[in-house]
Amino acid sequence: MDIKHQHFLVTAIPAQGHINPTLQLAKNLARAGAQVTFATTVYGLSRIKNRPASNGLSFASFSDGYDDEKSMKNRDFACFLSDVKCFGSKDLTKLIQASSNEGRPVTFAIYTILLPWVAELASEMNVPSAFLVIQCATSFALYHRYFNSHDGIYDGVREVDYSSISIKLPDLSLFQKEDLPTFFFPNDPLFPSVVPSFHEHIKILEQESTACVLVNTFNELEEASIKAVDGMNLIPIGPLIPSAFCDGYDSSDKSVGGNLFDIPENDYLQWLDSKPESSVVYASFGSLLSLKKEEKMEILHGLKEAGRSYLLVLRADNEQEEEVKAVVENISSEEGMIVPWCSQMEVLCHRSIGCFLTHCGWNSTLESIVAGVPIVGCPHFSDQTTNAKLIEEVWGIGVRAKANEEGVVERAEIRRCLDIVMGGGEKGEEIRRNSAKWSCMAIEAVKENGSSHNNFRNFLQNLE
Ligand SMILES: O=c1ccn([C@@H]2O[C@H](COP(=O)(O)OP(=O)(O)O[C@H]3O[C@H](CO)[C@@H](O)[C@H](O)[C@H]3O)[C@@H](O)[C@H]2O)c(=O)[nH]1
Repeated sequence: MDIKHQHFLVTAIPAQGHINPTLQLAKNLARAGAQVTFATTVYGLSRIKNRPASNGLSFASFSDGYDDEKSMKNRDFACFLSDVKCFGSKDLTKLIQASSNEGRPVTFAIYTILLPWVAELASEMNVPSAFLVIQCATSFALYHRYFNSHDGIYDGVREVDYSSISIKLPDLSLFQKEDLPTFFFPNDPLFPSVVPSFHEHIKILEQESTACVLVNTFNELEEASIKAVDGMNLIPIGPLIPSAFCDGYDSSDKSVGGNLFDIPENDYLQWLDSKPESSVVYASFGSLLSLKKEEKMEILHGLKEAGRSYLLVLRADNEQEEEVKAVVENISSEEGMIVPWCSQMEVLCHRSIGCFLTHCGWNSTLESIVAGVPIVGCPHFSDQTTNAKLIEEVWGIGVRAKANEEGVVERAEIRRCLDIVMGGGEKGEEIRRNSAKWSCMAIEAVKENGSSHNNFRNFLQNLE
């Protein structure tokens, strides 16, 4: 079918780390000439202030039962997932029917993690679908092994001894307990809600003869893990990042356009302009994590003691404690700058940035790889632990900070890691060389004839 007649329905839950890669894929599909409807929850869509205006791209929403600020907050996550399925499936069914009635039928559905029911709904309506993995291929390969119906760890019924779990993937060193996604373990508060949903994903994909799984990664970065998932067609099509920072197709495309947070007026980019090359630490911990007071204090003191300039994101949705406020108020503009949110890709690509102190969310990791910025990783939950291992051991683009028994990375450790990554020692030089190498490879992958570019083109050509 001619691409002009393809109509993609692309869906994500309203979390920044889900919206960003999914919406960027929607933009890339529209750029290729397809019609695309990007859909998230009613409340999620209402929060997006800077929607991109691409030809062929339109927006729609589905209810999650609340449709206001209570949408994600004040609701148990398991409840949210079940509500979004119950209300969302009715709305998406109506949307698909209405599109048919209007003469622009949905021809393909793309859904991300935590929305496995979209695949079932699409199949019932004879619409083919693909799962978009918005975490790394290694994480997906680990989930695939965890749920493996023959010799996996979890089947929802069997008793499991979680104390000694480790997973070996071909050509990669052993993933010990501390390297596996935290959701694998019942002590993670999201285990009861997230694990059944991920399990559902794998079961649905395994039922299909050649399940189509798009992954926000590139082949050169994760070849072994991509090959490790048998029985599924894993198609790496990333990095899914605004065009201006990778393929260069559209130099004005500097933002995904799906911000759930307000970007402040104060000009942090101008502040960065005043700093020498590779001298500033950018510190940010994604869109979900609520740092404890102790963690914030250690980060603030660690950054100060490291003696380097820093730009730190402390989100406005996390109320700052008096003790934290007192430290923040005393930071001189020479020393550092605190913002509630920023345009992260623009920051990472600024010539003054020399290191990213991050929680290792997959988007942040991939964005840092594209920008060639070395990483100090402070993983907290979900796939962040797996990403931190890959950053340090496999790609050699950073170090993983060690947390104390309370799970807090202390100031001395932050300083030690920043000194390694930004200092003049051999290890730092090697990390910076590797970061530059992986940045070139990431950009090559999405350019004309690069591996991800070709995969994306073939995926479109193979659609009926
Ligand atoms: O000031 C900021 C801070 C963040 N971002 C963006 O927000 C996104 C954050 O995504 P990510 O780094 O993946 O972190 P989370 O928001 O924490 O993402 C959740 O979802 C990801 C995808 O499933 C997982 O990899 C993470 O572990 C999980 O915490 C990135 O695109 C950033 O560029 C900004 O634009 N400005």
